[in-house]
Amino acid sequence: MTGQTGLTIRGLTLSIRSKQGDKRILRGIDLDVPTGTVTGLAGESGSGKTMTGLAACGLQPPGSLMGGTIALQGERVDVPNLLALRSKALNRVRGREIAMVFQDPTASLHPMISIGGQLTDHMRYHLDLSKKDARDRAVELLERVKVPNARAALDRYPHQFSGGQLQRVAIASAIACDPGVLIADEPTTALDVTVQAGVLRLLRELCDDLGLAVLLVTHDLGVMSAVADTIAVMHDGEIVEHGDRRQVIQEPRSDYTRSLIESLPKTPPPGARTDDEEAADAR
Ligand SMILES: Nc1ncnc2c1ncn2[C@@H]1O[C@H](COP(=O)(O)OP(=O)(O)OP(=O)(O)O)[C@@H](O)[C@H]1O
Repeated sequence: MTGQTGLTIRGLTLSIRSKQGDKRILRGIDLDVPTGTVTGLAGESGSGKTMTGLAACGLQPPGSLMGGTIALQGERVDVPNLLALRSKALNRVRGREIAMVFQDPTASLHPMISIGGQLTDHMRYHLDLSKKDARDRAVELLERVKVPNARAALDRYPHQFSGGQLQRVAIASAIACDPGVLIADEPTTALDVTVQAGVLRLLRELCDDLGLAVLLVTHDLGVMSAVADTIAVMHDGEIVEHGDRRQVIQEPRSDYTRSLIESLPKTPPPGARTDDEEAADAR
């Protein structure tokens, strides 16, 4: 046991074998994603953020050589190292104890299966629910993620929803089996700016209400500053800094973080909290 619930990554290395030789992608990642917090993982394109998130779900590309440990601890789960699980055990954990939301919600949902079909299949597989109970829970989930007309939405297909609504459906599907850990990889990047803030707020609410350990992967430090409790900054397969959101944004310790912040646009990010809200929080 690591002594904390959530996701604990230690010394994670990942190389990809190819004809040209081994390419080192992750160079020894240490990262804590405690229950009830949003941990942001920031960094420029190619720094290894997505690969860290995928590895945490056991979804690394074929040919990956990995080292280190990925531990998962919660009320009903104690996995000292996900990397040591065989595929059957890994399948039981994935989708049940740890779930992922991707940038493009259409990639997580089958275009030809109704929303109800997708949500209930998933729950019946992992939770062994009857068809009716799974359907009732699917309605509750859609209400929880604020999809309007939840019961009617079950009979609709992905193309009948807007991008923002569809990302909410994908989030409902991710939390359907009550996982302890949620990995959200650029969950708002593909969405219209007008709906980004709502989706970020939803992730924050779910983290607080359900006690989720959320790893929020994004290249956008502005998005991070709106919702994350702590921010880890990645550069070239390593974490160069991890601290409280305020410290990382306002008093970065690494030169790399400072350069990322300097490249931020000066307009407030979607869902950013105002100075008044921050001050009220601090009181
Ligand atoms: N399937 C793969 N095979 C080989 N190399 C890969 C594969 N997927 C990603 N990489 C490489 O791994 C490195 C890290 O990629 P990763 O997608 O984790 O970066 P990222 O920080 O998430 O960037 P982005 O924000 O662009 O997604 C990059 O050099 C990328 O080219």
